[in-house]
Amino acid sequence: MTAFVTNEKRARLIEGVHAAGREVMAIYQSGFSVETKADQSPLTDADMASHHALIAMLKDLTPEVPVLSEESGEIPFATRQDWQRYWLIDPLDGTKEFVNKNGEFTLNVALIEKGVPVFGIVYAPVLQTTWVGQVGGEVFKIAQGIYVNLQARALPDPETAPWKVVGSRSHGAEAFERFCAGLPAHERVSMGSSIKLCLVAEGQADLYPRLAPTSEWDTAAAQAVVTAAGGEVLNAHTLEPLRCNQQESVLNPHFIVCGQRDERWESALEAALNG
Ligand SMILES: Nc1ncnc2c1ncn2[C@@H]1O[C@H](COP(=O)(O)O)[C@@H](OP(=O)(O)O)[C@H]1O
Ligand SMILES: [Mg+2]
Repeated sequence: MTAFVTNEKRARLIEGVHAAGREVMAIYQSGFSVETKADQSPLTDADMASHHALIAMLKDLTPEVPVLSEESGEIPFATRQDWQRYWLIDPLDGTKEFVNKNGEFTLNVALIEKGVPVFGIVYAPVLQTTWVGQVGGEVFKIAQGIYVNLQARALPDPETAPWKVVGSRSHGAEAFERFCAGLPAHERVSMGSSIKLCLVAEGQADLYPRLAPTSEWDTAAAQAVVTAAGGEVLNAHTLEPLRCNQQESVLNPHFIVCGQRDERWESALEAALNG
């Protein structure tokens, strides 16, 4: 467990993320314009307001720790590769869902140590839910002010309890269908943003195959939550845990989130990757 995030620091981090969330909600409720970024993804004033609020909070709390944000602009790998510890943030994950006003967006803050997401906060302000996890330590959600400890669930017998498979609302539908075609009895749930990974951490979902592009800031905070809850976030090709800051590109490989490895879904994954 990282000794760096003390209980006092954790409380200040949660408060800081909630404060950034209040700025996001003010914009969500009052109206906003939408720009299109170079990669064709949307950007709103809320992304930038959250970015500035989170950076200021982290710089105040831990001035010595570098921060990489989706909205920072690129920081070359030559600079990042020596970082033993850094904050990795996605100020507004699920911007499409924000624009569509369905509430399925989050603010993500992760602490990375030697490439491993060791601590994460994922906050969904519309759902009034915060997921917090420290690998090897506590993992809980705060939903409407109530704290609940989290545990990923073991895969049930699909004949008696169909597996729950969660997929993106906006990306990668074809590969998701190929994967599901190889599974035993299951139910599908569509969801935006990092909430998908958090559902696996809660034991509300069994699998989240992501066979479409994402970046490290999309997944790191929720990966810490999933791992702390006993689940795994695995490279879909190697079935090794995802790592951050290993190369120039911040794109993730395709991955699968699960409570545990199991050959019954590994064969479906292989077929989906090769199909
Ligand atoms: N072509 C692409 N390249 C990299 N990341 C992509 C992408 N298309 C979508 N994403 C990532 O997928 C995230 C949304 O996933 P989902 O649709 O499952 O909610 C986006 O987060 P942002 O909203 O923070 O940009 C974005 O980072
Ligand atoms: Mg994102």
